[in-house]
Amino acid sequence: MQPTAEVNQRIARISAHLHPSNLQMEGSSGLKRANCRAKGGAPGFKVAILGAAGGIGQPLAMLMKMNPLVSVLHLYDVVNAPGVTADVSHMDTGAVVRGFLGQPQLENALAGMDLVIIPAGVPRKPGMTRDDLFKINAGIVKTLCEGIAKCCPHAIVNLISNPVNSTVPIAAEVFKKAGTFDPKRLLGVTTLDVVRANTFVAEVLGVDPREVSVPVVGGHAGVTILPLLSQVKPPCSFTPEEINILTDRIQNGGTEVVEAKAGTGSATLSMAYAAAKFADACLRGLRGDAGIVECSFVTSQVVTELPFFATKVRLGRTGAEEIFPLGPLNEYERVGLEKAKKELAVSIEKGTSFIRK
Ligand SMILES: NC(=O)C1=CN([C@@H]2O[C@H](COP(=O)(O)OP(=O)(O)OC[C@H]3O[C@@H](n4cnc5c(N)ncnc54)[C@H](O)[C@@H]3O)[C@@H](O)[C@H]2O)C=CC1
Ligand SMILES: O=C([O-])CC(=O)C(=O)O
Repeated sequence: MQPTAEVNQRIARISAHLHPSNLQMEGSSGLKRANCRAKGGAPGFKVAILGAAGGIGQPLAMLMKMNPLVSVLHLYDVVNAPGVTADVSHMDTGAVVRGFLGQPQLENALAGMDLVIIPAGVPRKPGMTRDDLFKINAGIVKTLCEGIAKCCPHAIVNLISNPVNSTVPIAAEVFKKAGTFDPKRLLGVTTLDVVRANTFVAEVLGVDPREVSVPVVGGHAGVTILPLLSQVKPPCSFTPEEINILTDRIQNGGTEVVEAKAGTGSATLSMAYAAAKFADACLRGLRGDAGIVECSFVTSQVVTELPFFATKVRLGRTGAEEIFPLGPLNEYERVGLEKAKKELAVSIEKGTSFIRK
């Protein structure tokens, strides 16, 4: 039997996928987007991950490919983007996956995106603070945010790269310089602190962590991570010893992982989970769902006199549409807040002046 023209076309399409150079990579000569039946036309949001081949980026790419709210997923990195793109693109979920490798492809990776998630940058090794990452990560975040300002100035930005207490101010200054700054759309990701707090508190209470909600405010480093254990839901109480142990473990959860990984990196899997959870909340907000509240490090002088602070925010169609006050604090938390503000002020200033000077 003679194959029909349509069958020949199908064979050609499948064969095109079989050659490694024909991945859906930007600039690849083989399978062009036009040849592909899936064009990303399904309803949903366009999401880019910058740093997609890294320890966080890879599992995060997988989790975002599984998110039904995502119709197009762009995976950008300066290394290994083709491999991660090939791998993730084989998952039989709705999102169309495209890969982008290296700085010349950054603009195409960003064009038209609704949400940009940034886990690009170096992680800690034992003995380092998050601030020790500033030297390298500040420049990376600056370059990526310049791209965002140019190519998708209205995108929501989820910034993961450390030190978050300084990289978010860096991003804000880049956007201000470009005239695109919208404080509602710039969100530092502190969800892992909340995820850890929920887990550790649930362990102490002997309940399912999914039933626990702990607000964590301030910032994302050491004493700037301030769990509000007096506001845990469902309401509960702790002994002073439990409060000390829980606060210390939540503030040093990152270091616990860095030390356990013994030089091979910092939290990646729990972070990808946390980032995917936060990104999903942002997408549901963009869709117009009501009552979406998450903690995030945002531009805000509502809560304290500092220009940035992590607190509960309501996510909506335009990003962080409402910033909630801290609520009543006990004496232990008031002392913690003063310590947090002191360190935060220095980290924020460091980020801001990196761009201004
Ligand atoms: N906000 C938070 O709660 C957390 C933040 N982090 C931070 O996330 C960052 C990434 O951590 P990992 O994924 O473990 O590191 P990693 O080293 O495994 O991956 C980082 C990726 O970024 C890429 N990259 C480097 N420069 C780039 C550039 N200019 N453009 C695009 N991609 C670039 C690298 O090629 C690499 O694939 C670190 O700064 C880490 O401290 C980590 C855990 C939690
Ligand atoms: O501790 C680190 O370097 C990574 C991080 O931010 C975290 O795990 O919370």
